[in-house]
Amino acid sequence: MKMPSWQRAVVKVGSALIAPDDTGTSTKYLLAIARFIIECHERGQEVVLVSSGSAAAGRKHISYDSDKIPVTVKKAMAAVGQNDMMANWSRFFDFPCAQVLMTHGDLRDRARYVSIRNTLHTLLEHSVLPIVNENDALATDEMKVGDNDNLAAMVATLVDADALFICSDIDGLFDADPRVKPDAKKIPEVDTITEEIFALAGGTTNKIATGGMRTKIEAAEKATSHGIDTYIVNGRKGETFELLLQGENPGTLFKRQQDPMSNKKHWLRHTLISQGEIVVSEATAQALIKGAPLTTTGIVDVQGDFNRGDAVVIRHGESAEAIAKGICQYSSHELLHIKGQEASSIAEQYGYSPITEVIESNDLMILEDE
Ligand SMILES: Nc1ncnc2c1ncn2[C@@H]1O[C@H](COP(=O)(O)OP(=O)(O)O)[C@@H](O)[C@H]1O
Ligand SMILES: N[C@@H](CCC(=O)OP(=O)(O)O)C(=O)O
Repeated sequence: MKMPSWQRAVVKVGSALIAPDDTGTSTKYLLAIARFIIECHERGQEVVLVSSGSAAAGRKHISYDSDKIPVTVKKAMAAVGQNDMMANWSRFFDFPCAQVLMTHGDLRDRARYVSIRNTLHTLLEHSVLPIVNENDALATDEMKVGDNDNLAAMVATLVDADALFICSDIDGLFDADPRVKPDAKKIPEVDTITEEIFALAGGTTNKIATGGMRTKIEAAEKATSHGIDTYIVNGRKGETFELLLQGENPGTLFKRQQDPMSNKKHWLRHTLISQGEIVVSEATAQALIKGAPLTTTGIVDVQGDFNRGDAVVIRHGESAEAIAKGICQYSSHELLHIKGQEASSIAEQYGYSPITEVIESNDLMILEDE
């Protein structure tokens, strides 16, 4: 019997497993998952649980007679259902569970990101099971991750997990949605996530779930690029977890990349959303690729409205190709005035010595490097 090679894993459980019908939370599918987590604990393997299902659980308390549930009603369902979801998990464990709610707003702010990371690490050190969900009650469109597959991948990088298990209501990734094409075939392993792999993914038919297969592949892309093996497995089948405990693959394994990105570069690439664009000259593009920081002189144009500290994409002027992404030390407004100029001329015109590096090398990631 093979033993699992991972030491720390994130287990993501979808709404369809937490609340499979309209009657609130259910233990039907959770018992096998809880036993898996308990067994991992006993073996000294650490687990962070990312659990959906607060909105699905809340349907019991806030009924709504249409398949198209308005956002405000969904948020209210999530707020009331979060309690039920936590209580439903806690009853399985004789070790403590911690509720950790976050939004994308928290993850894209580096200080808050580091703070969440420290909290999760401390919980794990004290053998507490962190149960993470998006803070749906307050998340607006601009600040939410939007789906727990991507959230689970972000959490997996936060805690430096070596495995991510996405537990859904299907056996893995198929070459088409099996609910639409019953003869679709399961793909046991994916070495590289390409556009062709994304093209296989359909949406969800569950009115309270989010994303379907596409967000699971996005999650796998994020996690594997950080060196994390990612599995999509069927959480409805007890044997799934027996196989995982034996180190077998019961679903689809997306293999981790051998040369993973550093934590900060990964955060920059996969967590930060670009707020604007900086267009640079050919010579500057070449210098950036070789590791130079971005300075004012190479900037040809500035597009969008961004603030100091925001992430921006850097484009090559002639080909319009996106070559890098970085954290900008200037706002778009400031950059429009100083672009293309030497530091001495900026000092002369504006009476201050500018920060010479618009984007420091450490805050810059070349997109071709992926
Ligand atoms: N290529 C595919 N392979 C497998 N499932 C797919 C595919 N395309 C779409 N799906 C759908 O994705 C669903 C799982 O996503 P979702 O309903 O969001 O689950 P969860 O609540 O677990 O996140 C499956 O039930 C299936 O109908
Ligand atoms: N945060 C939401 C779940 C969002 C989500 O991604 O749901 P799912 O597709 O079932 O994993 C909730 O708790 O209802």
